Amino acid sequence: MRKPIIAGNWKMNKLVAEGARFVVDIREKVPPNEEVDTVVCAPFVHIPFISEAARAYHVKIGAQNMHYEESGAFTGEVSPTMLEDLLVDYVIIGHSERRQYFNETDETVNKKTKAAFEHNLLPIVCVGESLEQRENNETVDFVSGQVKKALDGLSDEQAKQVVIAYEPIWAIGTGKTATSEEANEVCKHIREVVKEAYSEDVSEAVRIQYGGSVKPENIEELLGMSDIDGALVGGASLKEDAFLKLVEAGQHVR
Ligand SMILES: O=C(CO)COP(=O)(O)O
Repeated sequence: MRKPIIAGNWKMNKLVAEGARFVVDIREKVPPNEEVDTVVCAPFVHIPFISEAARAYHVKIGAQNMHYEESGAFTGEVSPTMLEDLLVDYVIIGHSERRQYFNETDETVNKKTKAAFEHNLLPIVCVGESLEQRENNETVDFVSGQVKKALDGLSDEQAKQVVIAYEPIWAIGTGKTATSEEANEVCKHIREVVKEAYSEDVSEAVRIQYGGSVKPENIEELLGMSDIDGALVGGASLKEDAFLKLVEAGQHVR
């Protein structure tokens, strides 16, 4: 059985004191890691504070991006070594907003995914089609290509630990959710792609999240689907009570 993983992506929100307060407020209510992985993906400036606040609790810490090099002349960037140093557990890679606004490509996504494993970070690799691609029936081909390129060159052991977040771009922040059937269909294809590239064993281990207007009202239905193992959540992860409801749904899903 794959362990559910609920990850909040705060994006560019909250001041440092607000972020720390959020973690302090939720940390005693977060269920044990044996039942569900609960991850808070915060802007870099929050990380030292929330990492400290989460220590010895079941809240895992995630970053929203990183560079693939360990150090060097890359003004404004943060390295995997720096995240490892702050005991970060997860890192979101290839979010559609980074692909769209910050020149993230399949190639850099692949480099970052590999770099994550070299630094004890688990990658949450984001894939997803635009509305135009969906309307042109290109979803499966496009998303399959993104997955293949992102995972290229990983060992079986690494591939098993990757978290893939399927986030249709048209459902992000729009209030439009893919129906659970639509979401599951693509997640199933993603698992097939992993099976072809690796093995059944790997594909059965890899966790696939859905993301795009996930909220307490729709999480149970989404998590009830055969190939959806969790959620990557933007807006609804910013409020303590909503986030805890999502985590609770993850705890009780199977
Ligand atoms: O992009 C997302 C999470 O990474 C989804 O954002 P929303 O949950 O706000 O639609």
